[in-house]
Amino acid sequence: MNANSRQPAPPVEVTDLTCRYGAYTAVDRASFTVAPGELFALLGTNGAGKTTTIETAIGLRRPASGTARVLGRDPFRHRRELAGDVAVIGQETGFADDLTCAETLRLWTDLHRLAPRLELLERVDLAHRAAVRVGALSGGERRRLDLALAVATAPSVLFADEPTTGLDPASRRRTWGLLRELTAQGTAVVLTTHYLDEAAELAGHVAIMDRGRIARFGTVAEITSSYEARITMRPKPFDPIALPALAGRTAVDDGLLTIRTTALQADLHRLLDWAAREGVELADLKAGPATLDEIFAELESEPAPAN
Ligand SMILES: Nc1ncnc2c1ncn2[C@@H]1O[C@H](COP(=O)(O)OP(=O)(O)OP(=O)(O)O)[C@@H](O)[C@H]1O
Repeated sequence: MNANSRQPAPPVEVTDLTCRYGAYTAVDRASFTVAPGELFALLGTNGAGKTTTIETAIGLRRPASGTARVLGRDPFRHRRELAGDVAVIGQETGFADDLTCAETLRLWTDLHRLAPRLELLERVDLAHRAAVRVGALSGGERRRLDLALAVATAPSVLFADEPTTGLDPASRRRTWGLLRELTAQGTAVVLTTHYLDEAAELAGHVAIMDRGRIARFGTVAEITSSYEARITMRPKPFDPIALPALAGRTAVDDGLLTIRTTALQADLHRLLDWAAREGVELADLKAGPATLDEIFAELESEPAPAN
């Protein structure tokens, strides 16, 4: 027997996926695989194609070409069969709008023959909304209820479309804790997010989508280290001529000095030595890897790739 034939299919396998709305290509030959217990993050600017990718992977759309496989099956053809193993945050879950949050959670655990888990409402900051109808929830509250339902059943695969958008920092951290709990139990998670810190905190691998394509793939550290780091400050007093020799490129805009460098530590050292020596105050000093906004801006400034 071929050893490969005993390998279970990956929870999520997207290969050369292309999706179109009419003549418009929203996803262009995207490929990625997610292993059990892995959290994979899809990042990208607005309209990059993240939601379309997720909607195709959960079987709401048929690809124009390429494939999406979930637990080895075609999600468009086998959506019903997959429903028990796949949870989704951020889409209509099909629950009645007139059930309360507590009733929905109880019905969900009953359907799965599980003990009631009403404490989960507290863990997603919905304890105070337990008696409120699902139809009256905000988008963010709705996503948190979806998360509570997912945690209750620990599905094989979870698709989470922007689960933390609009949450305050404490709620975001609690959501991260629950997502980590799921991956620790073996759930494969595909997460879309606008936050690089969220991807850095949670994801093994990250794909940055730009105009339908996966433009960058790797760990967050791999991706950010392929861009120049930034040092910004407002030196007081400031005489650009007096700056020490630096490895990076300097630019000044309205008194803000920006240095883009591949030698962050060495350049920072030189600047701090210079400031101490010359008695210069480095107001608003910031130093670190490129931010997601900066990476997006650089990607967007690249010409559209040829077909
Ligand atoms: N039903 C539709 N009909 C036509 N075009 C659509 C449709 N849905 C999405 N699009 C377009 O396809 C592209 C990809 O959209 P998609 O929602 O997948 O992006 P996204 O990365 O999820 O964006 P966001 O971060 O804003 O949610 C966008 O240009 C969008 O305008």
